[in-house]
Amino acid sequence: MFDDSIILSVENLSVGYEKPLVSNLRFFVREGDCLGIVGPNGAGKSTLVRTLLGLIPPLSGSVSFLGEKMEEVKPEKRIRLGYVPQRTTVDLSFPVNLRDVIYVSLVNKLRLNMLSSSTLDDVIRSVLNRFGFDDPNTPLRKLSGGQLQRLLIARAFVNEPILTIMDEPTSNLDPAFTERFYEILAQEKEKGNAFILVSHDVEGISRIVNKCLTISFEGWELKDHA
Ligand SMILES: Nc1ncnc2c1ncn2[C@@H]1O[C@H](COP(=O)(O)OP(=O)(O)OP(=O)(O)O)[C@@H](O)[C@H]1O
Repeated sequence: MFDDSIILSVENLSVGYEKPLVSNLRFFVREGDCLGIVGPNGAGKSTLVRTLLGLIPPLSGSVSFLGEKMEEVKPEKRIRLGYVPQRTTVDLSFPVNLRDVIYVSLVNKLRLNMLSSSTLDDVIRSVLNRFGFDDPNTPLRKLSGGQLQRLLIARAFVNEPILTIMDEPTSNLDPAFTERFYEILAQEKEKGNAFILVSHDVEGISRIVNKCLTISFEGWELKDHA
């Protein structure tokens, strides 16, 4: 019988390009879980994350989200999966502001009638405030690298995802906002939302993760974290 506390289920998954980087991976992410993924440069962490999200096909095995195979997940359900990429190719000279960036993430929700246009501006302002921005009209080109990282996190959170997968989310954040970031994750975990965090900051994430997956060139190891 399907265990409905399971959000993400990974079965016998092998990921890579021609040859596997990680083989026969099995794990679950349940409500309120925070799974850390650590390992050396080039081991395959980002490749794994992109495969979990369905952006790269698995070499073998499967990934299921809320009981459905990732490739079959419908848009209404897919909205509940957030992603913060490691690097962004956003062209900062492009004439858009913070509001526009958040708005783009809400388009599907509006289209599916899961959000009313009368509350749109409040939703955008509220998520921007939570991530330390006062003015939604600030142009993107005025953001520093760390502020852009905060905006990408805000963009992932605006749809209130049940699972957010983040690839090195704190790499550009200053200590004060890193602290705030972990507080926000703790609040979200309390609500039952789950996270997957790829990070080189093993000590930093150790305060929030309850499971840790180590990927190396020799293989993988999954451990519970007290
Ligand atoms: N599109 C691609 N095609 C072929 N090989 C790739 C591609 N993207 C990454 N690789 C290779 O796959 C390997 C794993 O890369 P990946 O980015 O998953 O590592 P990582 O563990 O996330 O590293 P880092 O800690 O440096 O971010 C590397 O050898 C990389 O060169």
